[in-house]
Amino acid sequence: MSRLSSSSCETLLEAPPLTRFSGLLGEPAATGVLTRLDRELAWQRPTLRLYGREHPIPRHQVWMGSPEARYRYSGCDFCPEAWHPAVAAIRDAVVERLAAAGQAAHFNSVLLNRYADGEERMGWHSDDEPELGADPLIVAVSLGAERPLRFRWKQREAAAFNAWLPHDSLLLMGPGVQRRLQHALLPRRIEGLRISLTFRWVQPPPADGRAS
Ligand SMILES: O=C(O)CCC(=O)C(=O)O
Ligand SMILES: [Fe+2]
Repeated sequence: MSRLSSSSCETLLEAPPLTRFSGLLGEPAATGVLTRLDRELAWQRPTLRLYGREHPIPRHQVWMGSPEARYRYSGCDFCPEAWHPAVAAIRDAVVERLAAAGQAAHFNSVLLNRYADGEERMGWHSDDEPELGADPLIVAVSLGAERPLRFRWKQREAAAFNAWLPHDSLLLMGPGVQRRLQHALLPRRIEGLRISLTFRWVQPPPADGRAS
């Protein structure tokens, strides 16, 4: 896979580790895959029940992964779709890029989020579901419009901050990030489509079928 000379790696936090890498796929691959994912995936807008009312989520999403990677998210049970070849290629590029930086990683699932414009968003949360295990390593790949992922400390030990995520970048959220911080993609007056892919390792349910 070709690498642009613009590829780089920046430490946003030392502890817990938060690192941004740019130039993951290079061009024209990154723009091509953005268009392909937009066109080819079965984007869904599930409804969440909050305080007795139904609300469609303010974005579209697809949950994808290996069949054993069943996952509960915001109270819904997701059966993942099979790996799309373009998504599997991004996953492999992420693993390769992290390995080159000395970070071993493996992923059996990904949540893809599609934000049509700056109005579409994701609220404050941590990716700390029990299926992800203690202190997971999660990687967010960004394609399309550059938007900030906002972080805040749960114990308010330091100021909230933005991690700007340019097209074709990835953000490594290492062990402790989900335990100590929350993140959100807040609405901003920023034009254009953005697709993010958050790669995770979901612990397969116990073999005797006693899934929670
Ligand atoms: O769109 C993003 O960059 C964030 C997505 C996210 O936080 C998630 O999928 O859990
Ligand atoms: Fe998240």
